[in-house]
Amino acid sequence: MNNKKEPLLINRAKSVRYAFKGALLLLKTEPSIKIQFCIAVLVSIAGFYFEISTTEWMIQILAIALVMSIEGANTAIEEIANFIHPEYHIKIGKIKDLAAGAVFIASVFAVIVGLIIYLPKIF
Ligand SMILES: Nc1ncnc2c1ncn2[C@@H]1O[C@H](COP(=O)(O)OP(=O)(O)OP(=O)(O)O)[C@@H](O)[C@H]1O
Repeated sequence: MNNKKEPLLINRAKSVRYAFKGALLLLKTEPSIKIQFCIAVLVSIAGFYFEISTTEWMIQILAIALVMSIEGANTAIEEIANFIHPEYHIKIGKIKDLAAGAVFIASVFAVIVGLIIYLPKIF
């Protein structure tokens, strides 16, 4: 909870700690994030192997961050949906589909980025 009496720096440091805890929780408990993390490691190994440029590294890191952060938001939306309405409801289905759609869009474009970087280096 936001404590207004706390000094700003302490308050911000606590927020970073909670956010770090959330990121660790995602990595420890979410199968999708675990898979994405493994893909990120493999693609990073490929980056070193093919000696991709600084610009390619930046775009690759951005693509990885985009997919994993949207997956985190998707997980949070699923948690809220399950908490507020654990039973079947057409609206909950739509909310979850929309959140999953956001991950799908980011993933498709991340794959395109990967193809643009690596296809010319492989063939
Ligand atoms: N309570 C519900 N009411 C209606 N439809 C639901 C409900 N729960 C899930 N669904 C449908 O099932 C799909 C999968 O939902 P679920 O909560 O299992 O997510 P998931 O895809 O398994 O999660 P993850 O992305 O973490 O693998 C949703 O996109 C939605 O279409």
